[in-house]
Amino acid sequence: MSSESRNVTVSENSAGQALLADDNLSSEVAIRVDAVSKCYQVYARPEDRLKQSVFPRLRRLIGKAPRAYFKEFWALKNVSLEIRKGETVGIIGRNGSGKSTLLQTICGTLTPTSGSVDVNGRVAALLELGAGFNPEFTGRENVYMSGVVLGLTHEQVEQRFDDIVAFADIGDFVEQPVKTYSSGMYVRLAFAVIAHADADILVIDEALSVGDVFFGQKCMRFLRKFKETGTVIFVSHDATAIVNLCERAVLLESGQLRMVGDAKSVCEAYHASTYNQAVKPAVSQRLEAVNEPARPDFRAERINATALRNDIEVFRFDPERAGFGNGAATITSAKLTDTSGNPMPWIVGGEVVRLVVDVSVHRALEQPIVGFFLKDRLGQPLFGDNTYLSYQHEPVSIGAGEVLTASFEFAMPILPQGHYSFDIAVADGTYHEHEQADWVHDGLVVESHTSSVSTGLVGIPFRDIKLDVRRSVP
Ligand SMILES: Nc1ncnc2c1ncn2[C@@H]1O[C@H](COP(=O)(O)OP(=O)(O)OP(=O)(O)O)[C@@H](O)[C@H]1O
Repeated sequence: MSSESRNVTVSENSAGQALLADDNLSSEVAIRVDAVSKCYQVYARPEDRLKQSVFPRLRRLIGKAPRAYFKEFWALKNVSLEIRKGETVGIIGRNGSGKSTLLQTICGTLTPTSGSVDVNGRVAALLELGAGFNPEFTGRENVYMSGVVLGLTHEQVEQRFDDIVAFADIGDFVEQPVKTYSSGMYVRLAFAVIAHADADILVIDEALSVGDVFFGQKCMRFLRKFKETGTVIFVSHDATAIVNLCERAVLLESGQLRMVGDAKSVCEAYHASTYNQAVKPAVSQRLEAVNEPARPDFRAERINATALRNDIEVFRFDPERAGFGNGAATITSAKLTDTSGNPMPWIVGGEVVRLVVDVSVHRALEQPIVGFFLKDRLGQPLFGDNTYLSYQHEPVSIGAGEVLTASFEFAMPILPQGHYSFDIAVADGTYHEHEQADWVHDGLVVESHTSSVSTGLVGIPFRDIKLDVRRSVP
């Protein structure tokens, strides 16, 4: 859905009807929510709804005060918020705290009971699954319909149609009615449309990012690019996602705005509010200085004997994945092996592995650098490295038609559950001045199925953890 420069002020008249009025918005402000409240009428039984539509009128006719057959439920209470152009703002809160209600009032699909919402720019929103598309229409017809609803002309949709379908990557399904789509395909097409709508403001509910790992990464790349110039509102239960993507965040609790501030502080407040009492350090941990080479977690044997062993599935390298480069070389293979070079379809977090990358060289490379980084589902780099430092004084040049193999040996961190992907690249030059020959996004994907790590981006092998008790002398 979209709206361009929508200014709606709502207040209640004596009959409880919404009144609309215009308002002005400074050019620097993308969205202003002013004292917005939303009240739902909640009926205990279906017949109460019928009674409410008949009896109050009858009682008024005979001059008696009407009684209500519903209870009021305030999903938003007096929420005020200003989002400046170009900001990325996260909205966080528990289930039922009012996040969707607030988004819907911003997108104009829900009228507030009182207060005003002013929007300066074209909004494209990915909210409820099922909203926006007509299930009986084909993907193609829905692309045209929603493109036009988003403010594009028929000709503009026509020009962008192939790009939209390529982005969604749903193949011939685009000619099928969307009621035959899986939820993943539905979201892919819906996201592809909003990604091509020239919106000024994107409103995204992260719970909807149900696509596969490649699509998730594609959306994250798009979102990060869009963020450079556009305004984004991002809703999530996941504080890591909010801190990673947003500069500011808003914490909602029971329909009320509890806090607005930098994303990190707001997420810390959200964490604190999800515990009954503030979390205080309960154990005293002493970590000794690291002066020995890395060795496995001293608890690994115990953890690995349980269902919490960090089993990581390794998928096949896909050379066809999106990427870029000047074509001087092509990354033809990447695999994870053990230290003897045997390919590993599964690895265990904490163990020493090798990432082996093969590169076919088409034009001579004077000073090749091969590098990689591992990203989480948000596209956030977790770690990575390259061959530059090891070879800067003795570069290994390579001629056209030859094959270069790079190998990185490292202890795989313990990964929280989820999908991760390796970006792999080969360049020619120095650390500061080089040209990318080939860069493959998400070339190698791994999935962590089970994990003992639930907080933090990765777990690292621990050498020692102690509890010290100083008993008080009576
Ligand atoms: N049409 C409705 N009638 C009555 N109550 C409603 C209606 N829509 C939402 N609510 C209630 O309003 C409250 C806020 O709902 P909302 O969907 O905005 O929460 P949320 O923070 O988005 O939750 P979640 O994280 O579960 O999506 C909830 O208690 C919900 O039950």
